[in-house]
Amino acid sequence: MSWRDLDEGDIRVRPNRRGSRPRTKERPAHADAVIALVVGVDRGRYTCLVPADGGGDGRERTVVAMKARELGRSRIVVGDRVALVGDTSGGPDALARIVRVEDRTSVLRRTADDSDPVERVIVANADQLVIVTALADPEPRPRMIDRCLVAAYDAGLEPLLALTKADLVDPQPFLSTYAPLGLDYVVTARDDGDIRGLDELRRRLSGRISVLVGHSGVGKSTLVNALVPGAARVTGEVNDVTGRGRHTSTNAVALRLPDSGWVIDTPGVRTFGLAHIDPDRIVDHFPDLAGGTDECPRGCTHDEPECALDAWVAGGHAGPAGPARLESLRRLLESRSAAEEW
Ligand SMILES: Nc1nc2c(ncn2[C@@H]2O[C@H](COP(=O)(O)OP(=O)(O)OP(=O)(O)O)[C@@H](O)[C@H]2O)c(=O)[nH]1
Ligand SMILES: [Zn+2]
Repeated sequence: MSWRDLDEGDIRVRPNRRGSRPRTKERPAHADAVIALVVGVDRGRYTCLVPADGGGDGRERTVVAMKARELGRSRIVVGDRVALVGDTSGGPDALARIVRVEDRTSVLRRTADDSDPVERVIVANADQLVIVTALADPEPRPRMIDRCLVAAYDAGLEPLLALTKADLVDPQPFLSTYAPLGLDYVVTARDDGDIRGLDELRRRLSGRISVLVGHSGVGKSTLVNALVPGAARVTGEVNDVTGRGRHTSTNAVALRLPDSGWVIDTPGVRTFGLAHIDPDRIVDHFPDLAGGTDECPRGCTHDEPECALDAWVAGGHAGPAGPARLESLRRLLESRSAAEEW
């Protein structure tokens, strides 16, 4: 695996219509900078990976860096591609400086909360959001899944449902409630110490940058440990046995998959920032319905009596699946205001 896996050209990302920040024409003068991927952030120290072909001596290396003062308060997050200067050798005491953050292809935000009233970017440049949900023990939380879907649609990430613990219950009833959305999904199950479905999941993650989200107990750490040997994510089971405290880091971390691609684990993310989302951006993900909004009143929330979508669906314009699709759309729109957390 090389830098090519991180190259924008390789990343299958749906363009974010709202776009990232404007591209600057002139680049600052750091011609000697090496380009790196931010894989971890901890109290102002950024762990960066300089790929073998990313500049320097041709060796892949991990470099710790801090933000150059000229970058001011701009936030740098896991998944960002950054330009490094200074000591980029990656030696034990080496500290490089980040002098530039490359344009982002996507941003995922977590919501504001009491301790921090600002919605913040938590991951940059991912192209897939893997929503890990147990089919049982704990029960699926449809509201939270809906919120994750909205966040993914808004950020330009493709959603993938990873449904765990299919050894405990038949996945079909759950899947049928999501059928109108036509989502991609993978089902996994414990099977004699192995995890069934893991190869299928590996295929879905291959070559991509995937953010994994899920609430406590769904089996996310179990999956990450199986996917990334040596990741040593603390699982519920280990905790029970050792009595040791649960994994306390609340920071996102990027873990490299053995063949190609990355998974970004987000232990501290409890919910996503959806307050800023324009309903029309969600409707855009329902091409069969989007045409029906032409007759809507200005600023229609698509969840009000005057909404033209009811007539559109009743008139058969969205086909036989129309009513179920509209119901799913409205459920997603409604989930934006639900104050539910993992
Ligand atoms: N039956 C069954 N149990 C599973 C499966 N996957 C994980 N588990 C169990 O579910 C429990 C929670 O798994 P974890 O991997 O720790 O879950 P997590 O999502 O990382 O949760 P936190 O560690 O709390 O963040 C553990 O006891 C696992 O052994 C599965 O496919 N089937
Ligand atoms: Zn409407």
